[in-house]
Amino acid sequence: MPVEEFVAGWISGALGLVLGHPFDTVKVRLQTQTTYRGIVDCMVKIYRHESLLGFFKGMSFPIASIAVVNSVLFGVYSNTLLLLTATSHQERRAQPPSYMHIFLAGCTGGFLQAYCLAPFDLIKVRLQNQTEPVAQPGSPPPQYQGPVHCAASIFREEGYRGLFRGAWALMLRDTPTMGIYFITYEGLCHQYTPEGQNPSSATVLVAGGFAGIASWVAATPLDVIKSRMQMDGLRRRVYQGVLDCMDNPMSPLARILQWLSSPSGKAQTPSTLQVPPSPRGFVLLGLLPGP
Ligand SMILES: CN(C)C(=N)NCCC[C@H](N)C(=O)O
Repeated sequence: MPVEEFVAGWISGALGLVLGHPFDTVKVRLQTQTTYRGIVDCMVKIYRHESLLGFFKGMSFPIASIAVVNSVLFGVYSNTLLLLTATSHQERRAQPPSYMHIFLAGCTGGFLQAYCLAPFDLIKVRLQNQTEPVAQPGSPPPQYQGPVHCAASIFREEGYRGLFRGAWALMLRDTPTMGIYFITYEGLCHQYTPEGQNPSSATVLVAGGFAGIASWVAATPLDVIKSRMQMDGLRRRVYQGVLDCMDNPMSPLARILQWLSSPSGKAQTPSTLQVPPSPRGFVLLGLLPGP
């Protein structure tokens, strides 16, 4: 990839991040904290207690890493397509790859991108969740005094693996949804571009926008799990893993699994059913170690 493309990608990615970060902060707070009644309440409270700067907490590491993370995504996507279809980037206009190949290449890009993104995303989420006003003289300092301090604290307290907390949920989120992203993008570009020509800037813009919407609609449930797991373990561990975090003890699935894993093997009526705090009935599936 030429240096100019890398720098252009960095600048455009960083610009998108600055515009989107305030909304991302509200999203992360609503996903992980129970004090807000909704989007507007959350925005008002952040503004009142933390000023405008509160919306931009945790933004520096994503800006610093966006170029590398995007290079991994697009580099892996392009090279996987090359492997699957044996056509170079230039040849692809004349011989478009199948949607199955585009999906598989997108999934591979999303999977590897998530691995690079995981530590940066963890630090972002931890900093976004600090509700202390930014730089108030006299007030107690927040737990993390910046991204480097946050990374060092996690490493000291939880080791190298601590920096990858929530990484599985992130990979589960990004693997299929980046496949969805590329399929939507390529499909729309193909639909609105005359045969043999390159898509216009307007087509690229609209296709990118719709691809982003489609992929985020699919990504949001696992995004909630990811954020909760990233915030887990600050004081004590609540979740044993992705499935445990997804599991709602009152859901029909949890009740069936609890019934299956009850020691006597006997059915319990729903009214007497006690769902243990952890690992909540997934033992029999062999997905988590037993208690
Ligand atoms: C549709 N999906 C899941 C994605 N576009 N994934 C990559 C997002 C990376 C971004 N900094 C974020 O986590 O917000």
